[in-house]
Amino acid sequence: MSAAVDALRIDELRKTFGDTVAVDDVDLSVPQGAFFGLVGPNGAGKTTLLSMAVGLLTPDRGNAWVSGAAIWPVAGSEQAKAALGVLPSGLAMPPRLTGAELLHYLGLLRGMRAAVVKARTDELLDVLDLRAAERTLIGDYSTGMQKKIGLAAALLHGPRVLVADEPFEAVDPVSAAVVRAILDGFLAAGGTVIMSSHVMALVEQLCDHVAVLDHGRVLRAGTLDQVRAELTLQEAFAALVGAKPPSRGLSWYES
Ligand SMILES: Nc1ncnc2c1ncn2[C@@H]1O[C@H](COP(=O)(O)OP(=O)(O)OP(=O)(O)O)[C@@H](O)[C@H]1O
Repeated sequence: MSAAVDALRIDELRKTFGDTVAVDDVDLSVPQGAFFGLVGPNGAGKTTLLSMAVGLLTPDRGNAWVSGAAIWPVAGSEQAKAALGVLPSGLAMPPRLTGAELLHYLGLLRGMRAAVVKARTDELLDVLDLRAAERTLIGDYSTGMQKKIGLAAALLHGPRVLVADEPFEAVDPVSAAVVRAILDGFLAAGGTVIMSSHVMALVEQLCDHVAVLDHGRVLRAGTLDQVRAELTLQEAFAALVGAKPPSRGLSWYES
């Protein structure tokens, strides 16, 4: 029954695209209350793994649970959907709605009372500094604004587990501090955050648990200290994935 105690548990999830094994029988456990960082080189399989973990992508095989509620093989149970907030990568949001309209419709689709949706929408727009863009269509949002309204959409229904693909990407420093404050409050209230990131310093600063993924496999996972093992996370990451600095620059810039 250990599935019931983990915020996210993944058992042997696998996904192939043609000849590419994007996720290679991955096992992963994220304890309740953790700030979990998923790191790995480009193409390591992070987005594919997280997409399967939240029910957005069908695995070839394997199981996943959110707070003990099955995501796979029982795709997207109501209990799992209620527990989960998702900020996916490559957000595809309705471009002809304003941010407030998006939150309004998402809230109603989730069965929330209109008054609660309105109050939370107002608070989210204020806190995320999107009030000035109240009449702006999402299609006209900047990349960072889209990320912020995506986070608002992920948190509107009060999930206990937030899965966020690069939540700080394209977000300005002031907004990044706001996002951090929101995540801190979410964690303090007993929530669990699972985020992917390429910024090792950020992961090292924020996360208490980390997994390093490469070629679809978990190379190391555990607490931050277990994973970095006396090194900086950047050094541990480079050692684990076997990264070498390029031996030369571009030939046409060399004298
Ligand atoms: N829809 C798809 N069709 C074909 N191949 C795919 C598809 N999605 C992902 N892949 C492949 O699966 C592998 C893992 O991709 P994925 O996007 O999960 O990596 P990632 O770790 O998120 O990368 P990045 O850090 O660059 O965002 C890559 O080889 C990628 O080309």
